Amino acid sequence: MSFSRESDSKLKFKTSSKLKVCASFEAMNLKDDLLRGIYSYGFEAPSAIQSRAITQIISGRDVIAQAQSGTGKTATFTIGMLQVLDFKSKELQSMVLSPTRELAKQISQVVGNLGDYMNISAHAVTGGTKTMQGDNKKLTQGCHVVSGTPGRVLDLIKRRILNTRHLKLLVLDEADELLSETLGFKNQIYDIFAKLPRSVQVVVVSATMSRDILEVTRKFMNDPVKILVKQNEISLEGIQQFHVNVDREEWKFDTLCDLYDSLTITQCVIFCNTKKVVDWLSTKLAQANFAVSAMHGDMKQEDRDRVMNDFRSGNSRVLISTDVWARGIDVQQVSLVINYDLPELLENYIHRIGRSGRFGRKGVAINFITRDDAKRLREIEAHYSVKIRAMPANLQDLT
Ligand SMILES: Nc1ncnc2c1ncn2[C@@H]1O[C@H](COP(=O)(O)OP(=O)(O)OP(=O)(O)O)[C@@H](O)[C@H]1O
Repeated sequence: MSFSRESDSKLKFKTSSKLKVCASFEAMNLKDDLLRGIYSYGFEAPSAIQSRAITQIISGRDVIAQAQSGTGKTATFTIGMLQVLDFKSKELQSMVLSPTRELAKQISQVVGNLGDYMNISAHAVTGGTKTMQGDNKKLTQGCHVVSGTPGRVLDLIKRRILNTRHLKLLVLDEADELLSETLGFKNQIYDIFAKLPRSVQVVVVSATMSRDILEVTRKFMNDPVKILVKQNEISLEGIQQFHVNVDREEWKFDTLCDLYDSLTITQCVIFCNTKKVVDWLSTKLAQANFAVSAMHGDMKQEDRDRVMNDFRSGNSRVLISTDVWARGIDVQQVSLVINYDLPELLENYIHRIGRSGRFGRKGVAINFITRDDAKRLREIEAHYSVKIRAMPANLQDLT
């Protein structure tokens, strides 16, 4: 991985110069019980973003941390956060916001795992449950870290169930999505900010960070340390990207059926642009006797949870979803991503394909291209400086 350099004068926002790089977790001067948690979780050495950003977070500065998908950004802010928590207090000290319930739960799990030897109390607050009794109980018992989706967090703050008075650290994961004009979280984020102590340290994290978003961060960040990646370096070399010309929409289904044997070698995620297509495609595949599962935002939360559990445990191997699955979800066995539909947002292309190739593993991404998609494919290639070649016949050897 390489980072944008200070010498790149064309960039308005540049990676901060002279950042300390820690080659090992020991070199970060972490608490013993935190180090123990890191090693027993299976980590040996820090990734590039971890070796640069963790000590910056610990120093108390605001931080903008961009790094390619699957390179360990969650552990970056989690380790930084765990190091600075005051475990003598039971007050809420850190909050992580992220765009989906599944991601918020996953982050809470990672915090719990890395903090396993620290007596950490972390709780996920997400929508989808009618009563807030569970949240109420957990939060009043004392909770150091909350990981949640913006709507539920704001609701709990307004109801005075979530007390932010002692909050020291706020993390915005998938920050560009949380702050985007179009997706509807931005106002909630601003409303949450208004209820936090003015001194709160802010860390923003994502694999994609547009100039507009960096501009927005100026409103609530104080002289942040910046670790950025140039646009043409965001794509991971370990993920091979291909296209299949399907010509017409109607021919996508047969193409997918032909590929089915390759999909089940490890695990695969198929992205569609609408919930309707997800439902239609999963029904049609099931009718043709292909085992698949499906998940989207209109499903009941208990069904979403069940599908996630099945997929995480490897019980289901092929998952069809919308962009609700595009960001952050970490299932290491996923080695193949199919864009049944090309994503509408350019950023989501890189997030979607990044569900494979986690932490240096190999991945393959296949894009179904109708005649109308050809231009869009070229846009993606140009934006990320990648060549998306025609799919080779030996696909099975690649995954
Ligand atoms: N230092 C490390 N050593 C080994 N594995 C690691 C290390 N850091 C993180 N991982 C693993 O790498 C995987 C990807 O990490 P993570 O989900 O934090 O990536 P990310 O950068 O947040 O990705 P995304 O952009 O998709 O959100 C996880 O399974 C995590 O446990």
